[in-house]
Amino acid sequence: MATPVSAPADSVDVALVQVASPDSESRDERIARVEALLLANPGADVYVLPELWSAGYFSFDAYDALAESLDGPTVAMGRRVAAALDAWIHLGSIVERDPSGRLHNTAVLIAPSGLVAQTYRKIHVFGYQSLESELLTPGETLSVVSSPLGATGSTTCYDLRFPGLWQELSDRGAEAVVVPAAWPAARREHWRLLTQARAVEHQLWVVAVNACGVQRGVELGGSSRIVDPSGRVLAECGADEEVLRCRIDVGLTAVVRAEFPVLGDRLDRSAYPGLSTASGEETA
Ligand SMILES: NC(=O)CCC(=O)C(=O)O
Repeated sequence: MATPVSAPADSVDVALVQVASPDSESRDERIARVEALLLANPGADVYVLPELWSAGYFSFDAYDALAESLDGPTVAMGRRVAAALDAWIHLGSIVERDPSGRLHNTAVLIAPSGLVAQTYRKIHVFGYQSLESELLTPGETLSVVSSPLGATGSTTCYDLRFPGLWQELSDRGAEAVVVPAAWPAARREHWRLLTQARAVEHQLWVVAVNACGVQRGVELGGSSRIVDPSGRVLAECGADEEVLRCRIDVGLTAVVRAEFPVLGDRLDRSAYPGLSTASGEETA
């Protein structure tokens, strides 16, 4: 009889919940559909959803009407499901209306108790063929919290292009970064390149979940993925809706960093402005 192979103690079952936000579906219909989808896929430790999936990222004309507080219908669903599945739910992000009335693109991580463990307001709001930067107020703070993924940071979509933000998360001890996204198919290769680059640069897990399908004529890229701390892609979704499960060994971050200690060679930030220019002269 074969000896059963048990998963390592720090092995975590992650579910990439890649969903579409078709224009024909209302926000409330979508929340109900995604709730049923999550409940039909029990057993993972952590579930991750895309950016603004309930409102639909490209439904700019509906942001104001669909904006919600952290007590709103999307987060309420996430809290119910987290408790029902006894799992962590990274809810992707919502259009959040803050108490002063401003709107934000806010990522929300919910613990199995149903309590909100982390929020992150997207710092780099997107303005290329997008009204997000006109409609939403950028966030100003980062956070790293403890979750089954280890010390966990959250960034959202376009933030992938800004290594300084990732550097800050890495400096704060992040071992895994979750990236909900609504990244168009037109730039799918950038998505692939940047998710791997950020993992390699900071030797951490990247759990990146994109939207799929078509929204307001824009085709989303799917290809949600998990990249390990040495840049290997462990799992990647296709172009359509799917729940993809992948077991990851969160202890690998420490192993990779110990074996190839790049992060220890990083110079203090103050060292860089003083470096001489190519001509050997200091800039004014
Ligand atoms: N939702 C986004 O932030 C889209 C970002 C994107 O498409 C890109 O950086 O390219």
